[in-house]
Amino acid sequence: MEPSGVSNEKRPTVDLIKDKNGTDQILLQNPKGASVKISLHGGQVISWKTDKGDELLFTSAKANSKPPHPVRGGIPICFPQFGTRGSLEQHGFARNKMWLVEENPPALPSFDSTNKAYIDLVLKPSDEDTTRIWPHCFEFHLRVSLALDGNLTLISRVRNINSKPFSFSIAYHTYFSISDISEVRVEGLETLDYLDNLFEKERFTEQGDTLTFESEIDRVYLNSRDVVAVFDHEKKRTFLIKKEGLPDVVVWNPWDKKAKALTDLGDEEYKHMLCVDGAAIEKPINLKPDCLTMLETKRKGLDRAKMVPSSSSSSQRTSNGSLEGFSMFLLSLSDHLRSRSRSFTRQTRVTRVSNHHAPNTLAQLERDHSPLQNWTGVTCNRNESRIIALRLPAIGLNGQIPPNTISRLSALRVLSLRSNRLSGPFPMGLAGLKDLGFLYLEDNDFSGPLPLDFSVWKKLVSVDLSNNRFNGTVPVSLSGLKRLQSLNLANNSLSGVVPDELSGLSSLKVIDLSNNNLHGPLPSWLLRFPPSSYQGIGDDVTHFQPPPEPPTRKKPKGVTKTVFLLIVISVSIVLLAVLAFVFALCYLRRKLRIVKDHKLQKKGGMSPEKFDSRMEEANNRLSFFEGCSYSFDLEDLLRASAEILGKGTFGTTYKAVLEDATSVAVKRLKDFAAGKRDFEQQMEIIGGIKHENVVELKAYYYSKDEKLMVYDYFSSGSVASLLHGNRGENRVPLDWETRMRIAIGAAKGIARIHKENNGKLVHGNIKSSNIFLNSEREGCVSDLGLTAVMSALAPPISRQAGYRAPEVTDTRKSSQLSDVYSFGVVLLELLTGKSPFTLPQEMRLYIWFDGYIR
Ligand SMILES: O=P(O)(O)OC[C@H]1O[C@@H](O)[C@H](O)[C@@H](O)[C@@H]1O
Repeated sequence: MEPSGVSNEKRPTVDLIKDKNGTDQILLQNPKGASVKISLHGGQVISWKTDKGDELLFTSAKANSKPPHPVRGGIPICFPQFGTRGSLEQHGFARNKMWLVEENPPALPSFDSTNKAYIDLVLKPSDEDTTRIWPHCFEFHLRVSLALDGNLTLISRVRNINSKPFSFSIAYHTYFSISDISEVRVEGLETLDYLDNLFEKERFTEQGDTLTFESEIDRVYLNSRDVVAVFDHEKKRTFLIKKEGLPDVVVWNPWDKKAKALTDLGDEEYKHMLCVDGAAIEKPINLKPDCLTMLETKRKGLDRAKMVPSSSSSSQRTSNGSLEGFSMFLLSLSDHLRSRSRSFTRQTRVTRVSNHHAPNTLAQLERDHSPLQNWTGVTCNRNESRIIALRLPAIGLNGQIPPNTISRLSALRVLSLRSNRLSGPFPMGLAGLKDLGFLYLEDNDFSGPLPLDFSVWKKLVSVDLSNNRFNGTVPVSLSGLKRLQSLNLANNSLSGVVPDELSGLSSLKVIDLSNNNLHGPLPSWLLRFPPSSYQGIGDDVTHFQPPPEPPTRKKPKGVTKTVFLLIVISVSIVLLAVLAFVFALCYLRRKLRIVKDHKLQKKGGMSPEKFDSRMEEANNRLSFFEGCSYSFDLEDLLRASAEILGKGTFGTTYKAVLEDATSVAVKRLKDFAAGKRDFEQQMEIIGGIKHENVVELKAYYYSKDEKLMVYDYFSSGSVASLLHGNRGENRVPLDWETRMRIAIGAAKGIARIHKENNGKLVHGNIKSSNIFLNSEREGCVSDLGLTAVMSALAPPISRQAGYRAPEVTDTRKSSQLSDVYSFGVVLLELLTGKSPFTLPQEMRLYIWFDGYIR
């Protein structure tokens, strides 16, 4: 029987065509009119269109398609090397070579050719150049096939025709065409480890329950499951990637700066592309003589039915943000599924029979991902009888979770209700969700004690309950969660001690208990985690474990502590000398520029009248500084989903993600002392500093109850997190060059700050968590100038104690000299990799003396 919509006459077609450069291309068309174009140059798929003519792959308008340039777009095949992980050119040579159409490919018995348009290509090392750089005899057979339903499959078979084994890496570097990178999310990579090419291929663990994009990304996710999905909210399209034999997943988007540097990519084109696809990179594939390995990826582009409000669209939020609509939805959905499941019993039986004959066919993939699977926020099991994941982050839900709603979703494995305004006690209905593996309730307003008995959730892998108001003790029963890898209870009001029993959490890789009312002693098992995980706990700071040593700083055997100390002190003298030199240089440059600055001030500075009128106008509005490209207002900011980045001396800093996906850092000041006028004048001073090593203040807000400061958000985190953050067992410490760049950049930034306000501005809060990396990976200083408008400095909590000059601790008044002291501590921190609390007192005093001698 012909599938519906296909007339008897229509058959899949395969045609040889030529592009404008005369390069041979193959055009595949299925009977419904969907098409795929493959260039023999690179064996690269360069177009994949739906039967409605929509292009699913991105190709740059500036792509250079003349051999031997790889085409920027489509599906380049990176073989036999990925990136620069080897001696070959970036991404290997396969994408630059001419492939041949293969008349008699090796048999592929599992391939069902019914109604498929397909072509076989082959790459053999035909030229001397290739064999010289990669001396292995191989054949790369590629079958590209387009199915009736528009599925695109690439089957790669690499044969070793040599007498010696060889190994290779491979990646399909698929450029998916997307509406806007900020509208897209990727699922299927949660909790995985990844190698970050932006951080020298260091290994990190994905903490989010979904991957969204707000800056450059260049990662290799390791050992992912076989299906990864790219959701495009704007186009209402989902790409499903199903892979076999390819454990890793490449994710790449160059973002604006890198895009500008690429000659074959338009400046703005990065917004409309996302590279995601299967790969084998971390563990290259070993191929024995005369063996053939088969690697397969299938891609499907689905248009989605929208049934649940999208997390990124305010217009589709649940009414009034209440839980009414939400619970109605859940109830009707679970009823709907129950009735479906009855009819599915029959259907599943039929399915099983056909599966038996054709395992792993595209039909199976389709069943796995039918439209029900693609309701935003909802993922179902294979036969669509149960909901296994519910993700409704940041959609403005408030109030308590009504009973008998989520608890009915008894097959739930992932529950993410993070960044809403849910309140009330911990939802006890969750106790019935025995399969729960991932629980994300962070950034809500839950209160009361945590459940006593966590042992009901034996399958928990990741729990994030941070930024709520939970109180009571840390439940001992958590210790029974043998699969638990990540536990975040930070920023609650938990009290008591950290139970020693949690040492039994053998799989735990990440923990954060910071900013609670917990007290010491710190159990020894906790010390294997970075100090930030238990910041604010511990009444005995000597328990803090020093972070790993920098790479080249292995203490030679036999070197005594004193000698070691002397070495460190001498190096710090050198660094301080560098600092002094930089200060001197900046001072000289300042002298030279002073006239220019005066002119600028005249031109850009505000008259008192203008200043007043602007202040008047700015009542209850955000005041943006000149040149700021942000276009949100206070309401947008208050509506944004917020995540606490840290609680500091002067208040709490949040990451706010606005509805247009812009991320900003917002500082909410506490213990504010100055009046409105003083505050605004101070903001004008701070906001007037435009320097590559000073984090620019973009906007501020003043009202009786709320004082906010808005900055750019730095996704790579602070220098403190780079130095001490937990990055897995194989973490490589920050390299020396970056440490130097951080030090020099921060020094320049501080020197610039000290120039401001007639040379009187004090930073007042220099510490590694207030230094970030700018685009040149230089130190960039933040959180400045607040001492003038805040109440007298509070007694130091352990975090600030190490950075404050002795006289500041006593007088509670900071100065430019005390900034120099704090910066000296940062230098020592960069130099030793130790947090200031663990630095010997003698070292810190040395900086103090140095500060005064100068
Ligand atoms: O410009 P190319 O060679 O096509 O590579 C694009 C990108 O591909 C990514 O996979 C690499 O990790 C990046 O480093 C690289 O910039």
